[in-house]
Amino acid sequence: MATASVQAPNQERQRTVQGHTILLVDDSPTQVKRLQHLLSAEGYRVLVSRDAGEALAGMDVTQPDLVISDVVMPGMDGFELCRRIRDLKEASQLPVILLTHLNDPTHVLRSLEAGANYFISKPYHNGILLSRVAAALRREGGCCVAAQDGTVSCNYYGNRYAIAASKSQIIDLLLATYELAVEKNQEISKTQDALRRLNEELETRVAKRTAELRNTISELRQEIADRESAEECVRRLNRLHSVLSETSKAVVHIKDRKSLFHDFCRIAVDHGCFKLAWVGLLDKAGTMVQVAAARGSTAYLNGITITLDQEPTGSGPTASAIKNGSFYICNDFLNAANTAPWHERGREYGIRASASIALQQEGRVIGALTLYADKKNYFDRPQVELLRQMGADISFALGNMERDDRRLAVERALLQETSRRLQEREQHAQKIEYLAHYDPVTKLPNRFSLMARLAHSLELAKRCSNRLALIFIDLDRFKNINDSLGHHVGDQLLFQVAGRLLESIRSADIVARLGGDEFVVGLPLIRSNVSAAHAIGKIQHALCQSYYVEGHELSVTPSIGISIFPDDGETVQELMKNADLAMYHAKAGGRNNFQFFTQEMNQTVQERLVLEGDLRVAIERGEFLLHYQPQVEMSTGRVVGVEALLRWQHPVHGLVAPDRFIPVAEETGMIVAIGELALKAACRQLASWLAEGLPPIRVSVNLSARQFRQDNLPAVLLDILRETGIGSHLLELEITESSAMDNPAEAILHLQGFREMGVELAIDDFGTGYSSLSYLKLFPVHRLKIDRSFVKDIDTDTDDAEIAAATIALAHTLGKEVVAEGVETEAQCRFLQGQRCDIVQGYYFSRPLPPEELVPYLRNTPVPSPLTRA
Ligand SMILES: Nc1nc2c(ncn2[C@@H]2O[C@H](COP(=O)(O)O[C@H]3[C@@H](O)[C@H](n4cnc5c(=O)[nH]c(N)nc54)O[C@@H]3COP(=O)(O)O)[C@@H](O)[C@H]2O)c(=O)[nH]1
Repeated sequence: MATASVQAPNQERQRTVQGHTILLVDDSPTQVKRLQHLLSAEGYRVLVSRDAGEALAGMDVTQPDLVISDVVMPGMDGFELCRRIRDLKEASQLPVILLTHLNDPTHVLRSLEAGANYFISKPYHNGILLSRVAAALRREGGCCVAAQDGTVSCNYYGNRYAIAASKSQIIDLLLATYELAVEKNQEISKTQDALRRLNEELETRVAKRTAELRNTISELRQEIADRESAEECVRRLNRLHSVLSETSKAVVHIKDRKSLFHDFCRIAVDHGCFKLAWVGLLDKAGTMVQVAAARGSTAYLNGITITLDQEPTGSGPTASAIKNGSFYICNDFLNAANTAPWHERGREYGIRASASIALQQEGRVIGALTLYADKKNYFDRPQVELLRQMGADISFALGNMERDDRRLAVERALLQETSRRLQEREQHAQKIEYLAHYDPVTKLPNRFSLMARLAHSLELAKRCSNRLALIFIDLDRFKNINDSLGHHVGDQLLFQVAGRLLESIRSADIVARLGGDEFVVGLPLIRSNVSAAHAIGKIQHALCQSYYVEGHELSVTPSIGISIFPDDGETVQELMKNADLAMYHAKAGGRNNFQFFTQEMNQTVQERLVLEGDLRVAIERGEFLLHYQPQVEMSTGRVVGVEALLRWQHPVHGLVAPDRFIPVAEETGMIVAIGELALKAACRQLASWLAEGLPPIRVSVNLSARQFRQDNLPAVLLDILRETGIGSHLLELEITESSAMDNPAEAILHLQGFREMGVELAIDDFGTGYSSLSYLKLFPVHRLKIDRSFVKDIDTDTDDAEIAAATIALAHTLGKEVVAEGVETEAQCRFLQGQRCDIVQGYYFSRPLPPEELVPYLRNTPVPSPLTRA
């Protein structure tokens, strides 16, 4: 076979499409559509005929350049059409391509027989079909051309083949090839059929499975819905139980209607999850429902009107429940006709269903409880049951409350009556009690009460070894006032006397009226008989002032008798009797005076009062003077100081020793003025000695406890130092150990202040008190003065000797000097010297001397022998 060159199919087609018309003959619209689309896209004009006869009849009109026809068609088939075209005069050369299925090899033979130019098996390849179309339009006899020498030249996709085989060989080969192709095609068809069947089966299965899945899904959906509904049901039931349990509790413990309604609404909303719950009560006229309590979306109720008339506002759920005395359920709130007046606000607040239950109190409908839910059809049977139960609970509680109220009212009335009677009885009893213990005229305790109180005070006095003074007071000539001005004036006078007595005494004291014009005052806790005398002085003074009663100026004087426990009696009766006796003595002695029960006591107290009076005068007149006792330094025998000791030059009694008047001055407070006088006098004296040319010595001045505590003492001291001009180091202040230890912390502060002024300090009477060592070391003093009671027997009593020795050692350890006072003998002096005592003072060296004698003493007296030897 000869080889032929073939042009590229695309270029080849390009040349042939211009102006060519192709007639498609096929009864299958699908095949036509596909081919038409393929050929039009290549630029061919495509005509279509569904029927071979019709195509043949219109051939002279359509004048196609090429016919492509299906083989199997109703009526005329493709072979017949091809045969008839070949019989046409003008179109006998018209190229015809037949499309056949590769399922029957006879189709090839019949195509050749009918004169078809090409046959193309279905399904065809687009490229092959277009290439055949182009070849047919160029009127080529296919890819094969018969040569002159009888061979066939075949141009197959650019390669030329020269085939010398005979036609029969070629047709045999064609048939063999076709058979093979048919066989393959049949296999493919079978495979396709099998595939289709499998596909169909698969589709059936998928459809079945899909249907099954759809069923399952819908079942699952149903199950979920069922479960959700069951869960919602459980939730609601739980809420119901919670509501019921809470309402039961509320019914038990709530005692008033307001709280009950509020609590039920609260429980419904908080535990029942209702949107809103409210209690409406009928007004007095029974025509309107008024909100009594609400919880939840309470704004829904703002300005709401619910009536019980025939108006639309009178036929809603609440009104209906009240009217029928039962309950009313509205499960479609927004669409129900009778809720029309509230549709708008219902929509605004998300209300979809409501339920109301009438509230009854002892069989009378008083209002309704209404609950709102945010779901349509919310109120099912259990909810309604809940509502009914809540209504029943409220009604039950209201009934109880009413009964309780009635019972309480009765009880209250009874209680009030009982309490009034009790009060009356108590007031009566108090009055009796008062009259039993108090005097109605003066309001003071009476005799009975007095005896009881005195017994108690006496008991305490005995237990604490205290004294107790009993003062009997009788008003002089009171009888005259009573007789002349009447009892009512006398009573008022007695009342005023009682007031003055109360003002004159301390709170712990006792005042009572015995009867008539007799009063008794009891003074527990008195320190001395003199203290009693002072109290009496105050009483006398108070009672002697004028009284004003009903326009009369009256004056009375008291006659007073005093008895003192333990001196004048051991019992209250004894003390009363003796005070009474003393009072008679006072009256007998000329009235307006007082008498102690015993004569000695009278004398002592009188003397004491005289002394106090004299002391006052002495301060005014300056009757005090100072004596000075030298203080000798043991190491040198030199007089290093003097102690200023106070004396009182009494105009009658001569020189009075301080022991006699200083305690009185202390008690009365006069010591402050006296002490200041002494301080000034001592400093002035020293200034005068210094001025006379005496060598500087220290002057010691005693400070009393009261003086030491005086806040202005530092200022007084500064004034004196400034006035006298003496160096502060030349002044020594002596405070007793007991006044330092009375309040050690305060004492330290005071001493510190003096020390800062440069004044020297000494603790006097050391050893007689109870100095705490811890405080002692904190006291900023320069010296300790061993009390003379320890010095007295220092050379004979080992205890005293040891105390003195220990005191000296202790003082030295603390960096302080020691002054021994009351040194009377050489032996005492030697002992103290042996113990390294720093300074000595006593009669052995000199008695306290008046200032004029001290100067010669200082100038002329030799150093005593023990000290010279030292
Ligand atoms: N607050 C004030 N108290 C003062 C003042 N002046 C004195 N007093 C206190 O009075 C108490 C008695 O004093 P007085 O009678 O003067 O006795 C003093 C000495 O005379 C006495 N003394 C001195 N040496 C001896 C002696 O050898 N033997 C002996 N039997 N007595 C002697 O001791 C008194 C001094 O005591 P004291 O003050 O403790 O150093 C007396 O407690 C004075 O404190 C005053 O101005 N203010």
